[in-house]
Amino acid sequence: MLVTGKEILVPARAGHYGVPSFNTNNMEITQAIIHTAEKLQAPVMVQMSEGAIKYGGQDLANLVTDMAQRASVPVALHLDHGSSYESALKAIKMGFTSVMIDASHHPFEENVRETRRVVEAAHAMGISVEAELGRLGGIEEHIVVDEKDAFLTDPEEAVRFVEETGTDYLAIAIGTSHGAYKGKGRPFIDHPRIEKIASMLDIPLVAHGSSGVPADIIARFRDAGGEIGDAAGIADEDLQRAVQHGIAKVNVDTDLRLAMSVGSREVFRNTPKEFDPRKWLGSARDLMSEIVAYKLKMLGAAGKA
Ligand SMILES: O=C(COP(=O)(O)O)N(O)CCCCO
Ligand code: NA
Ligand SMILES: [Zn+2]
Repeated sequence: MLVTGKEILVPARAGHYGVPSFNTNNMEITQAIIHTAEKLQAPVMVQMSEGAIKYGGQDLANLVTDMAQRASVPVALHLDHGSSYESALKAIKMGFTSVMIDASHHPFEENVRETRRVVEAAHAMGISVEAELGRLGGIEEHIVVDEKDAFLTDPEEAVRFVEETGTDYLAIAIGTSHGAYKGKGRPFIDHPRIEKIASMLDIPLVAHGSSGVPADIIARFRDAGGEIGDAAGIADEDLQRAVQHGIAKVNVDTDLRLAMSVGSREVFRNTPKEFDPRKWLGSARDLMSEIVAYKLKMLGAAGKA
């Protein structure tokens, strides 16, 4: 069933499990997400960035909301990294049930103003809101403490931000970063900071940049002709600890991008004569489904629908 983000994330925080929010750009990614969540009887979030909206538009939004409505588990359609009030409202008109307003690059007061505007409009229409405070960015070990503070979410500020905006859930900067290169080796995750913020806020917390960038997928990507540098992602243990302490939504895009690329590239490499798109799109869908299943189990969402 199609539900709001709040209906999925409030139980997740209370139940100390994480719900992955996967980005989609087409039918096969959306099927891998929703069909696998149904198989594992897990709640799940499907998210579209503004780039995905440009790429797939109302066609893609309708595909997601129709599949969500027919699903046997709770599914929300979430706007990822909405950049303005207008973008958030447009997404709501397109059928989204959860919207992020990402004004975290603005000074605090402007972030509050922009976020509060979206919260008032979205709540008037029964839609949930995600906001962000702090600067996402890989924290290299060598970074000195005060620089880390400049990046990471300040607990006291977070309390004030939530009080002044009314956001339903909050994306916090805790050491993760977007993409396949999250830092040399195991990225630094500031668990004490997560735990402090969670002790002061009872709304669901969101971790962006949470792809694991698994070594076996990276190896297969290279073996099938892909080129990628020294890629690293967030360790499962770090995510499992974070969801025990207040993180409820876990954003994953890179892992599905890599899986879709590996699934397709292996078909091109193994069967160069093949030109039935269902062969490589189907192979991609299968590998993405494996990744989705792994995440749902690893984060504890399996069986929670
Ligand atoms: O936080 C994330 C996902 O982060 P990751 O790149 O670790 O999958 N997102 O918001 C997805 C869009 C960012 C570009 O991929
Ligand atoms: Na988001
Ligand atoms: Zn993000």
